[in-house]
Amino acid sequence: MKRGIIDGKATAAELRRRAAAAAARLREDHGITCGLAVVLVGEDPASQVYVRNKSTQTREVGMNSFEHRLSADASEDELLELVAKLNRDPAVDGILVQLPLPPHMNADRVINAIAPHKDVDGFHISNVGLLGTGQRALVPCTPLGCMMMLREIHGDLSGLEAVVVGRSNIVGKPLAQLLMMANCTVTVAHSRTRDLASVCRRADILIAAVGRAEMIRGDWIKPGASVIDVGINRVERDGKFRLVGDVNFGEAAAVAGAITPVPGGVGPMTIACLLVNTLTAAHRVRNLPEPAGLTV
Ligand SMILES: Nc1nc(=O)c2c([nH]1)NC[C@@H]1CN(c3ccc(C(=O)N[C@@H](CCC(=O)O)C(=O)O)cc3)C=[N+]21
Repeated sequence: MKRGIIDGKATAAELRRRAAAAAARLREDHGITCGLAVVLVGEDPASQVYVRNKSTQTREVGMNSFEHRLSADASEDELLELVAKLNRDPAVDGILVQLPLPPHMNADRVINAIAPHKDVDGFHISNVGLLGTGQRALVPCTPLGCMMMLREIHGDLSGLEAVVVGRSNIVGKPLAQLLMMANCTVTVAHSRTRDLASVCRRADILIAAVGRAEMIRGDWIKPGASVIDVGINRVERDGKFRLVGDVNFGEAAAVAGAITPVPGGVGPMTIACLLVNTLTAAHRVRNLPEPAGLTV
């Protein structure tokens, strides 16, 4: 059992080293260079930072990065055409369409147009269904990163009480599935949950994925519990913008057994898991044995 502040940056760097080794083997043994395509629609400045970080790290592990930008007023058909082209492109193993999309586009329709075997976000209904039934799926990156950090803290998770606060399709729901598969007793709580504080206090593993800055207080946490903070909220403090999680870190760190910080926790793991999923997709589509040590 690991305790204290869990360094997501270091864990992600180690995962990227393993990804780089697997990418090198794929290149040397099979002449294949993995490729990840990232599609950004519009000019949202925060999204641009993520896209840049993803591209840099993709190249650093020895994979090709293909960036596609469409203007905010591009039509949904233009985006669907681009997705269809990437689906056909043999140099592209993984496709990520950055969310949120502009309001005139139907995100479900776009996501479900991605070839499921290239859906490295794990958002396609086919991957969602495979995960929900315990079949081999591409698993969403943030939940995958959370599970890796929990494995680092606990090893075996069997029988532990897990409370997931948040029921989104991209974090809460898939993470609940993964925790069930790992034999946790899982509660999914949300904004309408009655007495959220006392539900949280039951948790051996508390996942905060609500998107509300510092909502989870120290006295909501069972002493010694593991706290995984998925929130990334930009707040203004003393005239400066800062990133904070969904957990009040100062209060929580005094009570928790292990806790992930923001920044430097789940965020870097999410990007590392995107590279891992791209490698996984590249192996599966060619029926190659998947590299060990890359997933939960
Ligand atoms: N299709 C799609 N897939 C995504 O995975 C996806 C998306 N759309 N839209 C936006 C969100 C957000 N997201 C982040 C990933 C890493 C950090 C990250 O590494 N954050 C750093 C800090 C970065 C900073 O300083 O701004 C950290 O927490 O330490 C943040 C946010 C992925 N997203």
